[in-house]
Amino acid sequence: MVTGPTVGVFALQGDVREHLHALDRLGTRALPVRRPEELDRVDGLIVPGGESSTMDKLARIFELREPLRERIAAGMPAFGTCAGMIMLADRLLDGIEGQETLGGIDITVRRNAFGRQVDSFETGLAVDGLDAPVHAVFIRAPWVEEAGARVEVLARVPASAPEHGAAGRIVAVRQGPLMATSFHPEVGNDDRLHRLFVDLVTQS
Ligand SMILES: NC(=O)CC[C@H](N)C(=O)O
Repeated sequence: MVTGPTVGVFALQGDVREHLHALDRLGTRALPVRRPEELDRVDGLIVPGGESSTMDKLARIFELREPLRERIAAGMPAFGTCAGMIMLADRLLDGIEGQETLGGIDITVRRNAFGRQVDSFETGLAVDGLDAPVHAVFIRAPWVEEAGARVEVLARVPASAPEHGAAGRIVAVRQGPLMATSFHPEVGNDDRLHRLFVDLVTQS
């Protein structure tokens, strides 16, 4: 029997299915969100990896952008991964012309920050609150260039990562009921970050 909160996944673009599967493995009721009526039915929302500029455009076209901004501002828990991190950031560097975020987390993110030579890589990553490192998959990922005082830094790129110049960059954050990672915890079978988020939703 499924009990507890309903967690939505922003489903206009991105790797929606992977997040739905992770929620399913945790026994959490999940709902793809494409319309404002669906947003009304969820207690928390995951914004997946994908392409943030497309998400921004589609959210406007489907009239989901303002309802999303309002729910986040009203304290709905949200978890953004990669493009989703960009969507939840208050400030964006290297967006396409006219691109806007939903905001919520007091961070400045740089889109496609890791450069073009090696635009994807994987590394072991220690994350605050988790007992053992996660296997973090980065795909044309953003990093957090600046974080405000209210933001808890959960992870930074280790010096051993294959990306030159990225060591020390912030790649996972939390601010109250909002979480974001530069990488894709929905890829693979390690559901610990999803568990953290579902716990946040349950507590809020
Ligand atoms: N894997 C991803 O989500 C990539 C994010 C993408 N580069 C963007 O700008 O939204």
